[in-house]
Amino acid sequence: MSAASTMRKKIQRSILKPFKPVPLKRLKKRRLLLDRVNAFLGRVRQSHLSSSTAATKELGTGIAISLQFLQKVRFIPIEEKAIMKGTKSTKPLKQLKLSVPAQETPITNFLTASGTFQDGDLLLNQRGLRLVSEEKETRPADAKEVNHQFSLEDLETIKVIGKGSGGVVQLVRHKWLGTLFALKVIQMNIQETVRKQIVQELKINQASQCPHVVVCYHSFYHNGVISLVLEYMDRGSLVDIIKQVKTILEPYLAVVCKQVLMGLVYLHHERHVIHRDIKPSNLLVNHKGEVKITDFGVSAVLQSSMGQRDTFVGTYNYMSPERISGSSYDYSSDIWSLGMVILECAIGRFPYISSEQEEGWLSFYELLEAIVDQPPPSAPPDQFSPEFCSFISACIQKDPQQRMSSLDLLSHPFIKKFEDKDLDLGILMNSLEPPVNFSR
Ligand SMILES: Nc1ncnc2c1ncn2[C@@H]1O[C@H](COP(=O)(O)OP(=O)(O)OP(=O)(O)O)[C@@H](O)[C@H]1O
Repeated sequence: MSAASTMRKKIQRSILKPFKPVPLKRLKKRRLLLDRVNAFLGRVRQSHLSSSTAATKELGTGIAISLQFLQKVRFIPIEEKAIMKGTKSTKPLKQLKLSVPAQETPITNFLTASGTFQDGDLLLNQRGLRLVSEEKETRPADAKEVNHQFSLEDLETIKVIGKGSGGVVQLVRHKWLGTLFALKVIQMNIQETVRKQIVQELKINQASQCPHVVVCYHSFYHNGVISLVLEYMDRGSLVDIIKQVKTILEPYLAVVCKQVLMGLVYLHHERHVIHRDIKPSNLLVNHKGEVKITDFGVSAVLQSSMGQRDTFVGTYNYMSPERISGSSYDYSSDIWSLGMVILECAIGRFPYISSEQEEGWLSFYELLEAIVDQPPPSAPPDQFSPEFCSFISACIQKDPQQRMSSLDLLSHPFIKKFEDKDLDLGILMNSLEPPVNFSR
């Protein structure tokens, strides 16, 4: 069997199977969407694709897909059954992920003679992290090393608490101080784009001074592994909360929202960063009822260059229409994602469902199609207050310019409504099972 026909079969099995025969009009629409998605993903793949050889092949269903694009981009339909059209499932829609194949850059390219990982002004080794440019301004010229008293050897692992596309997250304890941390361990033999994202994450974390952004206390590089010592958020993420409570009531949602907005105001207005991956698993909570934004693995400093802003690796569920369709985007893209997260927490399910079959989840393409072409989801006015409905529609607008900024949303009537009610999110958090049980 030729490579092309194997690939064709593979594609049909993994991607096209979920579709029932669809009317021609819809197919045409879907083709248009695919073209736009291809254009967008093509930019992601820009540095890896050789455009001259990209072949387009007509597949059985009449959908034209760039074969070369599909060979290089791997779709991961987790629990495909649950997302197949017409399949009824009570399970939430799993993250629809797309991974870009590794374009590995030897780690030695970034190592100095002494084994220090260097990327621009960032230096990282067993002793910790240094930003050279900042040192020039703040440190005397003869000061060579930072005296880090914190060492990875002082940490003992309690258990693994999470796994993401970048690596594993462990709960660790400082042997002498007894302090708990979340240790995120990232292998560095990874593709260039991801490496850049990690460096970005380190720089932002290092400089973060916002109570609504997870603190990165220390970072180390040793033998191809980057370790981030993060503030431990002992109630996990919003995913863990939703699993237990199914829905979050409006007053508590307002408290959650306000804190996330404060984090976004910091990122957007002070750090000039688009987070680009606001989703429930990146909003962490602790027993004090604090909500903090984490994971800047895919965020980037807003720069004029389009190429810089289009290196995305992650889930598409919360991604704004302009990003999916490959248009330029800005901070308001995070506002769309926030609106989607908050609406999901309120209604207890991912806001997009198949229009043809109320309870059926959408396939990957149907979801993209729905986000780009359908009217945006909204909060049902018979179940929610006018303030909440208005807040959601101030976030989930197809036209980015119609979305309110993080700063303006902080004064939205929905946030203001509960401000003087003195609601303690900590009480709600402590009434729930913590995601990780450990003996102290
Ligand atoms: N600082 C932390 N405190 C407590 N738990 C954390 C912390 N950071 C991460 N976690 C847990 O570990 C999980 C994995 O985190 P990670 O950032 O590696 O991936 P993710 O955001 O879930 O997925 P992806 O990498 O695809 O974006 C999180 O969902 C969360 O439950």
